[in-house]
Amino acid sequence: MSSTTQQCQIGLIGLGVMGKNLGLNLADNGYSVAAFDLDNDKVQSILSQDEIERGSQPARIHGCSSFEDMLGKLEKPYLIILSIPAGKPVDIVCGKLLELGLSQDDIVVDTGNSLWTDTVEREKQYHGKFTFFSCAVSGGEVGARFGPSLMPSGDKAGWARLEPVLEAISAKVDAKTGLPLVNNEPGNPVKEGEPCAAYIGPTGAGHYVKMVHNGIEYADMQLICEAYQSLRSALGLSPKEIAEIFREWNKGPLNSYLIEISADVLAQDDPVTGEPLVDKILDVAGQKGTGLWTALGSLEIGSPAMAVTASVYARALSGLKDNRVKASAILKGPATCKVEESEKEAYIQRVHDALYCSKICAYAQGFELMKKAGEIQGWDLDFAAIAKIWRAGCIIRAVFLQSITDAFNKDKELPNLLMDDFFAGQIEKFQSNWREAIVDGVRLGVAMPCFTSSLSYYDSYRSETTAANLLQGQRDFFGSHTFERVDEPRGQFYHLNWSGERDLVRIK
Ligand SMILES: NC(=O)C1=CN([C@@H]2O[C@H](COP(=O)(O)OP(=O)(O)OC[C@H]3O[C@@H](n4cnc5c(N)ncnc54)[C@H](OP(=O)(O)O)[C@@H]3O)[C@@H](O)[C@H]2O)C=CC1
Ligand SMILES: O=C(CO)[C@H](O)[C@H](O)COP(=O)(O)O
Repeated sequence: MSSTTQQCQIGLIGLGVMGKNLGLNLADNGYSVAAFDLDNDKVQSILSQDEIERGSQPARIHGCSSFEDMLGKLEKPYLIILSIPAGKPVDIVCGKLLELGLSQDDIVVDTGNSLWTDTVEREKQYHGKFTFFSCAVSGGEVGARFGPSLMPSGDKAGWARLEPVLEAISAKVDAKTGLPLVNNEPGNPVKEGEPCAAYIGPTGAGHYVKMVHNGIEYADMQLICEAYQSLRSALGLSPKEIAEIFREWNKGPLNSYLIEISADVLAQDDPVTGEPLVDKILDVAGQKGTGLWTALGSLEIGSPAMAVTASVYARALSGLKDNRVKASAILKGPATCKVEESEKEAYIQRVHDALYCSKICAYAQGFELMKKAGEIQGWDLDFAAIAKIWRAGCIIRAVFLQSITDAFNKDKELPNLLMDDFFAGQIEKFQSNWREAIVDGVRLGVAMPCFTSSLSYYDSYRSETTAANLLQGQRDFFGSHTFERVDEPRGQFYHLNWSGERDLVRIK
């Protein structure tokens, strides 16, 4: 911006891990940015980075000392992107901007991991004052810098204005192969290919989809951890040996960013002791809320996302470190906890197949959850488009997402990924190893909450009849809760007079 003539096109508030990188990404794509953070060191940090990266070009990012200063540096109508912690900070910043005179034509885009219901409320609250738009982002630091996956939703006119910006900064995939087009070189963003940014739907839809993305991310990470644990405990393999196995797996259907980084983490030595870093990292998992929200949301609407729930519980159990340490000295497992060397290759293959089948179930649950939520909320979610924008840029990016895209392209109304020919065939092919891997884990005393819950989900989902008939009988017995009959139309309820004549009464 030459200080007298040109104003910046985009205001950016919050210059932490994501904001700083989004700012540099915007700059690489030709947008001038007015950047503000409460912490002036972060403003200086993005300015210094811009100086290093832009070479002899004029400044692309302009530091701001206050909200007022930022608005003064922006062209009207304002386009302001928030990259700040979810919750109160978003309300505080929106309130402040409103005080400073935002008007109906201005857009504020929340790119944080906000709770989707908060987004819906905010849109209502600011309606008629300014456009509150949301654009959920996935991809972590590197994604934000060189191309994240973006899940925008909200006002259509807002989308029309934002579309070129969001498509420009998003990750890209090769239209023919569905593979990511990557160039992590500052100043040289990928321009060709299909953008990983698609309008998701009305307000709240984008944050809902991002929430489920993170729920799937939790499940995928937990499944990889269970594979690691199983290989480590039963075969006594070192982290580096497991890293090599994961690198091999990354050449096949499990190819994904999460497998790739898991191999890198396992191969890393601790700079302090020289021992494997993973053995020096405390086994207590953190969480910021999106996995829990997905689990709670799935329970609320009755869409079983057991892999997500199991992953959230696994993180909670990891937090019981002190108790686990005490229990480990008291509670005994099976006498045998290792497999024979001669079994090694077969065991590794079984764990691979278990990971693959469980992963299919976790994604099937996530997509089914979005389908049900979409129906309840009246969002017309396009699942092929959602799978498409997850093929690159985001944390769960994987070759596998192309098969999901294909499945929903074939059948827009597919009730569950398990019902797609390709995925049904894959599970049929690998299920015997999946079952064996779980039997191994149970026999050897290796905890596999996500593997086992995924298999139970599969076995329940494929059952024409479950034991819920007995359950309904139990409910009717103790609480006169009534039941429907298999030989009568749905919606007709009956009660058996359990404590009397045991006669059947039809309930009106
Ligand atoms: N990290 C990740 O991998 C991903 C994060 N997200 C989401 O993106 C958002 C940003 O995350 P991330 O960059 O990791 O978080 P950081 O904590 O690294 O950065 C947030 C920044 O916002 C600043 N900030 C907070 N409140 C205000 C305010 N009122 N006005 C101006 N600046 C403010 C913070 O300043 P200070 O530190 O001084 O408080 C901090 O510099 C979050 O909602 C997060 O959930 C989404 C996808 C991936
Ligand atoms: O959104 C993200 C990735 O997609 C963030 O990295 C998020 O913080 C991950 O969740 P958690 O911190 O709970 O593991």
